[in-house]
Amino acid sequence: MEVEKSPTDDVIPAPPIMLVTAAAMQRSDGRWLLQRRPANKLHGGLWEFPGGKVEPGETPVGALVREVREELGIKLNAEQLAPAGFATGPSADDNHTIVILLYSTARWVGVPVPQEGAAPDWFTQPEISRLDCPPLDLELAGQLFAGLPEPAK
Ligand SMILES: Nc1nc2c([nH]c(=O)n2[C@@H]2O[C@H](COP(=O)(O)OP(=O)(O)OP(=O)(O)O)[C@@H](O)[C@H]2O)c(=O)[nH]1
Repeated sequence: MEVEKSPTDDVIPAPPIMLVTAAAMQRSDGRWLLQRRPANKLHGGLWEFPGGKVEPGETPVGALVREVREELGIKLNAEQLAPAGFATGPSADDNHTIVILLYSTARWVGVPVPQEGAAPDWFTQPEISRLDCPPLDLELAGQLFAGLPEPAK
């Protein structure tokens, strides 16, 4: 018997996947750390969760610990990172399909000292909703806050 083919059965060619990890770090006063991308980079001037690409041979958590140390001089604890969301979409340059994994944590060692030109700052949840963010970080923030209680007024 011939099974009727639906249009969604065809494999849609997509650019190769780039796996990226990001950290939602919440300080004891409830504020979250975001960093502003340098003006000369893709998404220059936009606010993103710290993190970066997973390199060959790394786990997502291993890459996140490395990236946050390289970008901000902060030591995350791999055991204290909880999955908090993911987002996917075409990269800004259209060369990749980005898959970005968000982990949340409230435990780390150090204070953020920018090492690579990005500018970190701490924000409340309502402040984050008014920031200009890259599209996938916007989606991640939505997922992160959807699972959390409303902030106190
Ligand atoms: N966080 C985030 N990254 C995105 C989005 N869209 C998109 O193409 N990217 C790309 O995903 C990659 C994230 O990796 P990264 O943070 O290590 O990249 P980077 O440009 O800071 O450093 P690099 O110099 O190593 O390329 C960047 O190439 C970034 O441009 C998005 O919506 N959010």
